[in-house]
Amino acid sequence: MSRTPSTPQPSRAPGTDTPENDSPTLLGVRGEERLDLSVAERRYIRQRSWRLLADLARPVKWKLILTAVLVVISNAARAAFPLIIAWAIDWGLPEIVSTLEAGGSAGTVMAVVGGTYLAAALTAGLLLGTYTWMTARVSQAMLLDLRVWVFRHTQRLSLEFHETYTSGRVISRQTSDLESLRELLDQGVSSLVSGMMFMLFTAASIFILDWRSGLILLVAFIPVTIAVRWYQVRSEAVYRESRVSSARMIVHFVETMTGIRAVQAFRRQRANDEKYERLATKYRDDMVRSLNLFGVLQPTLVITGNLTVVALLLFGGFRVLDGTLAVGVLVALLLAGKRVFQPMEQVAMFYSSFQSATAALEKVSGLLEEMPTVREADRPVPLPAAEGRLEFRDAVFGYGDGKVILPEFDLTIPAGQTVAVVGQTGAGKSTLVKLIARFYDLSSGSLTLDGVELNELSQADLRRNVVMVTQEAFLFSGTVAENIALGRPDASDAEIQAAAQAVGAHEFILALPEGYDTDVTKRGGRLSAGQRQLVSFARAFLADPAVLILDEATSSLDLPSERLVQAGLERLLGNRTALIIAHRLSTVEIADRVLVVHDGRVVEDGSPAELIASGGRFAELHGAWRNSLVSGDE
Ligand SMILES: Nc1ncnc2c1ncn2[C@@H]1O[C@H](COP(=O)(O)OP(=O)(O)OP(=O)(O)O)[C@@H](O)[C@H]1O
Repeated sequence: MSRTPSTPQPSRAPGTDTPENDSPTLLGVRGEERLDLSVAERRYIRQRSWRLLADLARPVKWKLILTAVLVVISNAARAAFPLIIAWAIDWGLPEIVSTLEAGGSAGTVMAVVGGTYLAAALTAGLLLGTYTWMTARVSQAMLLDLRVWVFRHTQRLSLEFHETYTSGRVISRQTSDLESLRELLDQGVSSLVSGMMFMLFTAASIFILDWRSGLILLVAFIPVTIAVRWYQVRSEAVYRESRVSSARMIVHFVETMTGIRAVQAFRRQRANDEKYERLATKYRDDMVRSLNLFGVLQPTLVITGNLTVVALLLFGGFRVLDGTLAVGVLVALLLAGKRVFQPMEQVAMFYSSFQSATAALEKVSGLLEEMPTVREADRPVPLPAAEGRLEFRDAVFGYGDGKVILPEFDLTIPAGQTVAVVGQTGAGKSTLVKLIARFYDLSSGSLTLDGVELNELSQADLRRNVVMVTQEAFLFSGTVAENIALGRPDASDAEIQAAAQAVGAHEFILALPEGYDTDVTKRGGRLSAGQRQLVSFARAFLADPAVLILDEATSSLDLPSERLVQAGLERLLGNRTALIIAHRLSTVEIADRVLVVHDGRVVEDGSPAELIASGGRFAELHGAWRNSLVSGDE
């Protein structure tokens, strides 16, 4: 069953359209690690979680209602057993005795009593089976929707979000949090609801049998309520802490494993071990605290349940001796009294998973409340094939609410120009080109491609017209051909090979164990940094954008591979608009124009020859490069 098309995709994030949305400090993931929430803040988060559940439940609303009806009927039937037994003893037995004494047959009475019991047992059993099956279907459908929703949403959040939220936290949302929700939805909810129903019906049956005994039950409920409330308040706080500590543990784990090269290069293993152990111990302590709480609750419930049965027996027993209470009623009261608190333990046990699922739901709903800062225009201006003229006007940019990185500037890059961007580290070169790829939006001012504001283009047109190749040259799992065709999945084999040939990647790809079909994750398919770079050039060549951005794409390569890459690079540039951030002289030399960036401003702008002649920063850099060439570094 594929439910993906019906995945809830509300036009809003949960919680963004409500009048109670008065907690901007908690919007999205901001309040995630806070343990000191005010009452209003707690309410805000709880409402957001409920709205998410409601969004998920909407597509399966009728199945949920049917399940609830089955739960009610099945538990009513279960709770009726003691009543039937009382009726069998107090009416059925005397009836059988008198019928037999009158010389008749007791078959009819036995059939009525036995039949009623059997009907109740069958109803309870069959409905229990049916609602368990339905619950599994409903919960799995809701989880599938949520899983897909979280993935789609997280993938669409802007870079700005991912840079601060870290992949470890995203992973813990998608794994441990969804796992807690699965546990709750699979078994927790049906056990909770069915346990509550059973208690309610059983308590009602006690009142029907004998209201005085019902009063004893009411008294017993006082300590039970106090104990449950005590547990509820404390475990809520502990669970909140345990979610935070488990997320920290996962974040550290993911960070260590994703940065394993740096970890080994800097011999960080011991320090990382210690930190991980500290975080894991904190998580263990939180879990132990929560189990201890349950260790207090459970005996309280068991003791109260047993004392209630004793009280019912004493109170009822004397009345049976007096003849004011029927034996069958006493037996039924004892049976019901013993059973009434049984679900309480189950309810309390599932309350733990309910707590952890609530905490998980709070975090997941926070993640879903986050909105991309870089958004697609409502009515995009079509630009299927751009020429590649770029223009910044009065442009200002700073990351998030932080300081201004690029103060007001104007810059025009005509279509087809190859521009090298140089400058000291931290000068703002990457920032400048990331704005052109629209990873971020300007704080103010305008940036246009062929006269159209970048934020008015559709994502599809933008990605077709502007392609950025970064230093890391990321390869996705799959074949070399699939990796080249990333920007144009419909490309034919011939087009893929032509692109590889154009950038000089064809020969080494053919030498791979399975040529273009080699899996890049397999041993034989592991590519060197230069080869990966060439694959990403082929990818960009095939995508054939009007504007190409190369962010330090050649800086980390050694000489032989750089020569290879350099040749591919020249063919890739062709006559499209290109911005190249380069630390290498060889790359700068192929540029028509050089921009020297310093403290977020373009301080020099001209052809390489002009800038060398003018004797400014570029001339200085150029001199240093020349010297390094002489000393054999390049
Ligand atoms: N994601 C970010 N969030 C906040 N500040 C950032 C972010 N990325 C860069 N910066 C800041 O912006 C400034 C410019 O950084 P940028 O990466 O553009 O420099 P660069 O010239 O490309 O440097 P390098 O040559 O070292 O890559 C730096 O002060 C940096 O600290």
